Amino acid sequence: MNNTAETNEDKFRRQAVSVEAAQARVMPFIVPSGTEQVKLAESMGRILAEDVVAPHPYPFFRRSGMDGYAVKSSDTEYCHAEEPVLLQVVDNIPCGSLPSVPIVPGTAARIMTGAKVPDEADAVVMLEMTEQEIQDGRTYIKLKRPISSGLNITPVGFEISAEDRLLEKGRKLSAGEISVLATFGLASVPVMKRPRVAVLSTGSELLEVDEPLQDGKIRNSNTYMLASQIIEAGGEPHLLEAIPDQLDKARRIIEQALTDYDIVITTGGVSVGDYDIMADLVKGPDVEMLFNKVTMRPGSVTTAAVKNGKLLFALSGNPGACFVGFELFVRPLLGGMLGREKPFLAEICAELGSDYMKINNFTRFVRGRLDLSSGKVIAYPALLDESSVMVTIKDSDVLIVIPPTTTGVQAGQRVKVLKLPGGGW
Ligand SMILES: Nc1nc2c(c(=O)[nH]1)N[C@H]1C(S)=C(S)[C@@H](COP(=O)(O)OP(=O)(O)OC[C@H]3O[C@@H](n4cnc5c(N)ncnc54)[C@H](O)[C@@H]3O)O[C@H]1N2
Ligand code: MOO
Ligand SMILES: [Mg+2]
Repeated sequence: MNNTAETNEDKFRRQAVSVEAAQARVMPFIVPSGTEQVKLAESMGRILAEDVVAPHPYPFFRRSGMDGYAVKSSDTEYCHAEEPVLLQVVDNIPCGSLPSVPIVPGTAARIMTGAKVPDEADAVVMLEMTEQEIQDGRTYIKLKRPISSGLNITPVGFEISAEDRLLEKGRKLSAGEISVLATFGLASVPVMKRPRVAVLSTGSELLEVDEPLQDGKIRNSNTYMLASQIIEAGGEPHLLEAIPDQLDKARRIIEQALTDYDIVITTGGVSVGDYDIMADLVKGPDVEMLFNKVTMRPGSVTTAAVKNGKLLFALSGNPGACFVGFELFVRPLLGGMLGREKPFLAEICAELGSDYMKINNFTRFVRGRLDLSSGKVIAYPALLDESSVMVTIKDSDVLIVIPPTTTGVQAGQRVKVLKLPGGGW
């Protein structure tokens, strides 16, 4: 125990700042995380470090959209069921091969989907619309309907022209982006380095996840929850050993972590209790405290400090508050370091699905579930949303923002919701 009357006084006398003000105090400490090359197959979820410009149009050649025959549409202009046109098949073009015989009037080339259409042809007729005939050892196709120019041909550059910007710096790579990179030959991709984030827990009640349960103790879930949030946000989590509750030892461990890692997150020990050392720890001689109370719930005790330009986030031990603290403060910092254009949780407007009658003079970030099935955007608050409740975090895809209220908010009212990236829609 390290508390004195004086430090306790300090702990109690905290100056609360708004979420926006707290975020604004964090964001100036964004340092770009640097870049590296990774193999395309390993680029999923990474953040692109440079704009990617198309080195060539796509498709690169006029491409057949069907298995059929490449023809000159002018040859079919006057044909009909009673007077079909016969075209001699002079070439066979499988996918990946090039046309080898020019198409002159009265001829056609058998062609497969994805193959290059001969320059002289301007349409492809599907196999099903043709009848084959052999005359004097020559193969012909019979067409009974005029074919319009351009039919079943994808023109050069239909999707992308040369020099088009394909992907912008700061974009998160997922299936669609990776398909683009593969198409344009980027076997190795420039991505932002993942900021290295240390996670340290506090609290003598914590057991490792593989330890048998003991009365009065709980397993450390926050560390693993935070590690998952860090990965999702583009960082690289490093789970360090728990911090003891002796201030001097704790200070040394955290200072070392701030030297070794880009960001340090602690969980627990940040309130006013006897063993809550974080409040004192963020007030060292060379540590600048950015805030130690935020007008929000959960997570009012969320604290941040900076040492040598590196951020220490002391998040609450209560799982709900720890989760929200990460989403509101750590995620945007990580996003900024990764060059993301919009590092904050995306904001949308919704209708509140059920009454939320808790009163509060702080803004609440209530975990909830979005329902789009009625054609409207409806947000349902979780039934259990206390700061200490862990189990409903998994069921939530949004944080519903409930402004300070003395009456509660009724179902049907418009609310702002913040979309959680892990959410299921
Ligand atoms: N007298 C007051 N007491 C409390 C206040 C207050 O203003 N005055 N604030 C309450 C609020 S609000 C919160 S939130 C919590 C914050 O607590 P701490 O951040 O100091 O966290 P701890 O005391 O260490 O633990 C709180 C709670 O969380 C559990 N915990 C801690 N670490 C983990 C972990 N890694 N995994 C899972 N669960 C964890 C811990 O066992 C406690 O149950 O303080 C209120 N008290
Ligand atoms: O910090 Mo506590 O989570 O406000 O409920
Ligand atoms: Mg505490």
